[in-house]
Amino acid sequence: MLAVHYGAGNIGRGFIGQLLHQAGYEICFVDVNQELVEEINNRKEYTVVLAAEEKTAFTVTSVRAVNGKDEDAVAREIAKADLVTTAIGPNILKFIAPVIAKGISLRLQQGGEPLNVIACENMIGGSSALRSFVYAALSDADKAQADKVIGFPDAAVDRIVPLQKNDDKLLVTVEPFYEWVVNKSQIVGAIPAIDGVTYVDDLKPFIERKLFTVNTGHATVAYLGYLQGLPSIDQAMKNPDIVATTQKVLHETGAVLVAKYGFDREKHEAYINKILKRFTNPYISDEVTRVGRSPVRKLSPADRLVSPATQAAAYEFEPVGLATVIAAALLFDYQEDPEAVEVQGFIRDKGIEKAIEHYTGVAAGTALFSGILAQYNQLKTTR
Ligand SMILES: NC(=O)C1=CN([C@@H]2O[C@H](COP(=O)(O)OP(=O)(O)OC[C@H]3O[C@@H](n4cnc5c(N)ncnc54)[C@H](O)[C@@H]3O)[C@@H](O)[C@H]2O)C=CC1
Ligand SMILES: O=P(O)(O)OC[C@H]1O[C@](O)(CO)[C@@H](O)[C@@H]1O
Repeated sequence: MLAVHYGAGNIGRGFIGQLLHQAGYEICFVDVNQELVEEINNRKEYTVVLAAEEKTAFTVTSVRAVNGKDEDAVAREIAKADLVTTAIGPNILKFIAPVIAKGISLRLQQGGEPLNVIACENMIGGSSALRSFVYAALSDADKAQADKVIGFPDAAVDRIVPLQKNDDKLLVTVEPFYEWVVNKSQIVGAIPAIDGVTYVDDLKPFIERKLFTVNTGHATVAYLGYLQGLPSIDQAMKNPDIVATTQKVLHETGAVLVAKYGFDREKHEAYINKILKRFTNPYISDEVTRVGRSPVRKLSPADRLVSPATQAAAYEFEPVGLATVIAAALLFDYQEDPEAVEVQGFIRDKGIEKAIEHYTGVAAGTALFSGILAQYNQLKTTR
């Protein structure tokens, strides 16, 4: 069995690659980092180490790689693959879609065996978004055929894999915990047998629970930690005020999730506590600037901060904690993050009120807007 995986980075090698290998797949990574591509092709295997006291190591074998710029080579791999996955970042999906479309066209010409394409990104509806980009590049005839044989099942993926510099360029250290949930109803053909993947009929509760707990909580620690000048998530988790605000935020998102999906309150509380514990893992040093990266994306209406905050209004409570994190994200002025630079430039030129409307979509005059503005002005004075 052949899996083509887009993005041979930390999560690609350290999570998706490991599980696909254990399920018996040969993996062809697609990446634009030529050094990485060559290293994978030279060694054909790499090591995954668990960030825990025992430092358990796994060897992932039968791997090779192609450069994403070699579109014909990628298309040929996709044409014969049994599964395609991605972990490259939500903003990159539109750029890889034309090549995936090329691979699908070739596959259809060669008989059109069923294929599933799973975007393993931190976003709601990642595979569906990828599908719409791919379809924009397919002919009408190919679209009609693809409807029958190409599936784009949405997924939720959870494993913390920080930025890292190892002497061994392929080695990747990952937290022991992982969760990979895939929407079964969107799969075409046989369900891929991958140990560690949970198939569900309705992904929405799982992706919202994950995004609005792990990622909302992580972003909270990152943005508040950044404002305090703390370098990493584990350092920030030593600050009682940051922990208290993160707990408050996760109780707000938890109230939305419990009311919306009927999750058991006590089990959800245990889920929150488990996640907070993951953030304190002493064997992982995760930079606040990585976790807070891309604030334009993270402040957008459907993402981890604004979506639960606007949903809270439907349940008639004021999300003061979430307003604080949104404000902190608007103060994230890390110069090496192009999106942070953009937000700060916008605030400088047009003012914070316009920025709140522009980036979060929260309308002026609403309680949430006033809450964000008040928190912004308050946090700004503490800087
Ligand atoms: N790091 C994590 O803990 C988690 C990450 N994810 C998802 O995975 C994504 C990637 O995260 P990481 O692996 O940490 O990032 P990374 O930066 O380590 O890996 C991304 C890889 O994609 C490659 N890439 C970029 N543009 C490309 C293109 N056009 N074609 C082919 N390859 C391309 C890069 O060269 C890099 O090797 C995230 O944006 C997120 O959506 C999901 C869950 C956990
Ligand atoms: O990858 P993103 O969406 O920029 O956000 C970083 C988040 O992703 C993760 O890497 C994994 O879920 C978390 O560590 C963090 O919350």
